[in-house]
Amino acid sequence: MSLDVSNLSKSYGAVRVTDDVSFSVPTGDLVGLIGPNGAGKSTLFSIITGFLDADGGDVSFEGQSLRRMGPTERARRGLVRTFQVPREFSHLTVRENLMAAAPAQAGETLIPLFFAPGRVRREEAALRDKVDHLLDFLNLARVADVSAGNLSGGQKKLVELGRALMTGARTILLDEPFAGVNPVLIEEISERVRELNRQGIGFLLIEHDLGALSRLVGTLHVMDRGRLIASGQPAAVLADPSVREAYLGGLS
Ligand SMILES: Nc1ncnc2c1ncn2[C@@H]1O[C@H](COP(=O)(O)OP(=O)(O)OP(=O)(O)O)[C@@H](O)[C@H]1O
Repeated sequence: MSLDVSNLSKSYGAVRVTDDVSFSVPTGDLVGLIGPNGAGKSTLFSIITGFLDADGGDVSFEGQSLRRMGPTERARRGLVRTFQVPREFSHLTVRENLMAAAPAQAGETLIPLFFAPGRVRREEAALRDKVDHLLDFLNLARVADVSAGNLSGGQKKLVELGRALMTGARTILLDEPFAGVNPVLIEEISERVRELNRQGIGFLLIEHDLGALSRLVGTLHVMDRGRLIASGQPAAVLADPSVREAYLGGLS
């Protein structure tokens, strides 16, 4: 089983930001997506998770095409993304942010509230347990009742990861989870990702910190100007002259 990206293309005007991109992320793998600024990585994430329509190509997840499905439907199937700039609800507390990310509960409609109050109470208790467990796991228990808007950049990234986990996702796309995060917290986020991966959750990560990413993933895909230019084990990919040229080209 896998996430399969097939021949995805997307243009803005005359500029092809995603140019016939194909690759697979086997379910339960840790995979990185790198490339210079503007290569098209975040655009690809948006297409994969249904925030943006491609001009051509297809995305399938665990054997099923996701064509015409929006982000909510894709999340329901177990595929979610986080954003480069975290999109937490800043006025809600950390705990409330996690609660709000849970799939719809029976108590959110009136009928079960009147006719199955026991079930509603049980669901709410299970949800609270899940949130408490995640707050501990992500080391956010100390700030559970702080407004998410007041957190540090690194803590916001952890809330984003927590919100993705609350959906029950099996494959999570992380957009620059280490950007603006101090080295100690980078190690902590990496360790949480490894632990989740041991539990069977797969990750595709966009990241500019190539050292931290290479220590985490088994496979790297490289994009440059919308195209996939290299794939393989991190050490081999980073030594590839075309990859080095893509990064240096951006500086010249
Ligand atoms: N809505 C849009 N309209 C026009 N051009 C866009 C739009 N969104 C993105 N682009 C362009 O598409 C290209 C790819 O952008 P994208 O954000 O996907 O790159 P990226 O690889 O994630 O870059 P970075 O590493 O800097 O975040 C860029 O040239 C960007 O300017």
